[in-house]
Amino acid sequence: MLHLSARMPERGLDVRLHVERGETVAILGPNGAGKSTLLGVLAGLVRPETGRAALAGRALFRLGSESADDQHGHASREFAAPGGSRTGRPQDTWLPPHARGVALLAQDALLFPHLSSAANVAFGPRSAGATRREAQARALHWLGEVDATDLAARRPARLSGGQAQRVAVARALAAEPQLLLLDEPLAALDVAAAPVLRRMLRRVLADQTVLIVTHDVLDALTLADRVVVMHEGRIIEQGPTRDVLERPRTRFTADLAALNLITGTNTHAGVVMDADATVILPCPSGAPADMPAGSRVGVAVRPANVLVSLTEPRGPNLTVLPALVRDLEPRGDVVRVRSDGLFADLTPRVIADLDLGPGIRAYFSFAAVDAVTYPL
Ligand SMILES: Nc1ncnc2c1ncn2[C@@H]1O[C@H](COP(=O)(O)OP(=O)(O)OP(=O)(O)O)[C@@H](O)[C@H]1O
Repeated sequence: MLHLSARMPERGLDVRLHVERGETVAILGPNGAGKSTLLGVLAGLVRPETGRAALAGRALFRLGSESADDQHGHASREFAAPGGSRTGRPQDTWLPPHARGVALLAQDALLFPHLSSAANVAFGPRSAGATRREAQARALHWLGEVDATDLAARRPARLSGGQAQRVAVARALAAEPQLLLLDEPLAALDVAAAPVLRRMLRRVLADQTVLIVTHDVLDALTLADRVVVMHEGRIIEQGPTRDVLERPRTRFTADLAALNLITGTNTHAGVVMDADATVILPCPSGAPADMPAGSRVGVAVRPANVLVSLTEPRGPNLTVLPALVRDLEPRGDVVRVRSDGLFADLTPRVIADLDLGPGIRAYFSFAAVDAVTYPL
């Protein structure tokens, strides 16, 4: 459905991405990773130096004599230039934003202030040649889909943030884009409005092809079939949402999924930890076929399964890592205790009993049964 390869050295961007029809892909990554730039490239707002993109078999752009694909040695048939010519600039193609079949919805709804909600939503169909009556019917249909029928006559100034965002979603979908791009659509909303809008998005995005940039793991879990993690302009992790978030490969994804991640090398004796080769974690089932001795593995442990004590705990199949407590952060019913190594979620009662605070030397431990070990 969507094939993209793009390189933009001045922003450090170098990505290749493929999205299936009807798929929702969440793009995660730290600030400055290139997520918005990627959406801008697809929307036609940011021009990469080289690369190619095709949506439903139609070229969105073809720039430069070498695509990023070629450089990676993965020239794809979708991108093949007619006659295999690679002589470059004269053959560049760059469709303007309005001709791409791509709709971009930003964090701020950016509705036309002088138009009612219905007229905002009808704008796309009108521009595409629909009659006034058809456009009006389509606007009312999409306002209904986003539970905003009662807002049809209102102007944007009289809409709350959540209502405006709903109208903006209807406006984007009314244009019947082949690809919908959402750039942190829930980030500007207050905590009460976000869950309602998230449920609505889950419903209306089900049949659409969507890329959604988010910082919220909940958005990824509720909305996305697949997750792509970007770092410094490149895709460093991708896969089905649950796989990526339950078996993180990088510190960034582990933090996002609120999991402890220990990386190491599998041996017949257990997992030798990268950070401290004297620590060998018991491997629950020896060296299974997908994790032969010598292979790189990740070990994920939920913070709720990490114990903290002031004396060294002992036991078979227990991994014990001494560390200085760095900080304590209340999170609902628990307190997250961070160290330079593991972090743990403890109850306030346990914190008080241990008299834990920053700078205290403690033992962070977990049982082998609570660790998930997987190939990296
Ligand atoms: N308009 C711009 N002009 C020049 N450089 C830019 C522009 N916008 C972003 N950049 C640079 O491009 C790189 C990628 O930024 P981008 O905004 O795409 O990242 P992001 O992952 O969307 O970050 P955030 O999560 O903070 O929105 C950064 O180095 C950034 O400084």
